[in-house]
Amino acid sequence: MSDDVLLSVSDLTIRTAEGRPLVSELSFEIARGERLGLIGESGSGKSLTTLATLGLLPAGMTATGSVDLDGTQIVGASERTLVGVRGRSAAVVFQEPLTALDPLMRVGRQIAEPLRRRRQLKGAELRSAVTALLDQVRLPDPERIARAFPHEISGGQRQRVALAMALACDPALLIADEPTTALDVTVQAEMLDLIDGLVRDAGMAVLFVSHDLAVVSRVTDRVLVMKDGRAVETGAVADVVRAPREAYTKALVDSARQLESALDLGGAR
Ligand SMILES: Nc1ncnc2c1ncn2[C@@H]1O[C@H](COP(=O)(O)OP(=O)(O)OP(=O)(O)O)[C@@H](O)[C@H]1O
Repeated sequence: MSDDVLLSVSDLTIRTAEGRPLVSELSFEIARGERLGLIGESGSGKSLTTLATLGLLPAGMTATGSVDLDGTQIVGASERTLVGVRGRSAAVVFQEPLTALDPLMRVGRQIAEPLRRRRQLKGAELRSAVTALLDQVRLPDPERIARAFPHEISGGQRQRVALAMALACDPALLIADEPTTALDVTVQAEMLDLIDGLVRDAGMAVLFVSHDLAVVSRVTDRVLVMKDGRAVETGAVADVVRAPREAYTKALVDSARQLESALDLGGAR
């Protein structure tokens, strides 16, 4: 694997406990700093693919093939190895921020946790790192947000907090699984701009999962289209939007919301 490849997935197959394949012989790569969108309809295997990348498959499911993340083989890795990789090599933001947040813990303490554990920060230094992260995800009044419990802030703010937690250890790869789907349209657009700006500034690679091509085209350079657990087509966002090769991709393009803006953005690249 060449040095600039950050994630190399090769022949990844994910099966249920009964042996039924849900993802089949999937292969793709993400270079350092590259932004790849994973699109496909509900049930096409996008989420399982991202979970396998971090060794987080649901109990009973098995993965075969190879997932090389930043030089570490994830398939078959021990929990100890996985803990060392998560957060540092790759961190994830899920659709529903409440899955990442502890309802009984103040937001500031939750963000502080990875900073304390991974970056050995404490005291005033830790507090100012937490505030800086909340500021980075453009949360107004970071000190107030840090003292709040998750239910005391809005859904959009919770998603920004989850993003701040993912960014805390400066991961090489940010995995975002439908991070804006649960948000209303305006908040969704702000969140996409935020992710776009932050990963560009940090030169961070992104694996961005969505069923919506218009959303993916705002944050990524290249897309991989999945259907029934298999890769159907891959290419530059602009090419796939303008000239989809497969009928399935064409249907996705046709149904993409805000297709005009997707084309405009694609043309700018
Ligand atoms: N824990 C599980 N047990 C059994 N089957 C599962 C489990 N999780 C997912 N699946 C099945 O695996 C397939 C792929 O699911 P996956 O969640 O990866 O799809 P997806 O493309 O991310 O869809 P969505 O956009 O709805 O999240 C689906 O058929 C789904 O029903």
